[in-house]
Amino acid sequence: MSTLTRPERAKPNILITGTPGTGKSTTSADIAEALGFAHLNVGDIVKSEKCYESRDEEFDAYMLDDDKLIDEMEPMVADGGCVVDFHSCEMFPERWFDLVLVLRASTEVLFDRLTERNYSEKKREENMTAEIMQVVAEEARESYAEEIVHEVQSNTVEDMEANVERVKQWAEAWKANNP
Ligand SMILES: Nc1ncnc2c1ncn2[C@@H]1O[C@H](COP(=O)(O)OP(=O)(O)O)[C@@H](O)[C@H]1O
Repeated sequence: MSTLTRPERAKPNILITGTPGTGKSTTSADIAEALGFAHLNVGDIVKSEKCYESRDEEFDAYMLDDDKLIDEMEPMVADGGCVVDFHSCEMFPERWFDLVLVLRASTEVLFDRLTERNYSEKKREENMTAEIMQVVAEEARESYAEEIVHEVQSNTVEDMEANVERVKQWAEAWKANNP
């Protein structure tokens, strides 16, 4: 049990995390629209605000400058009302989030989505292995209080609709408990 006291905010912040291709951007956009929240795509912020130290060409990935990223994002999340979407979650301050949703996808589904995305075979294999090994789910469980971390399937459109509905209901309950 965590003893963390989260700051009082008028609205909650929600983190949507998972392996690339599990549906974070699509699900986050739907949740943000349903709740009238801001969708913060962290990958976009990393690029636009240059929150990286270098770029790994081999893996087509950025080596993050965590401190710069946190400084950039702090004012954005301060008042709540944000759906933050990123494939990693351990670098964010724990106090930022009231709910952490970890999206999961089956190997077959992820293979098709990453192939569709024209990922190199190497990058596709790396991400599929990470999903099978539950890397992001583990990271979320190690970084946040267990009662706020929820792992959900994101294989089908029905899954996605159910996940959006679930977060909507959670946000209503949050509001009722934080008048
Ligand atoms: N639950 C789902 N059911 C069906 N298709 C999905 C689902 N989630 C995502 N997709 C599709 O899979 C692809 C990758 O989704 P995206 O949201 O970009 O993933 P991520 O942001 O995690 O990389 C997109 O084409 C999206 O439309």
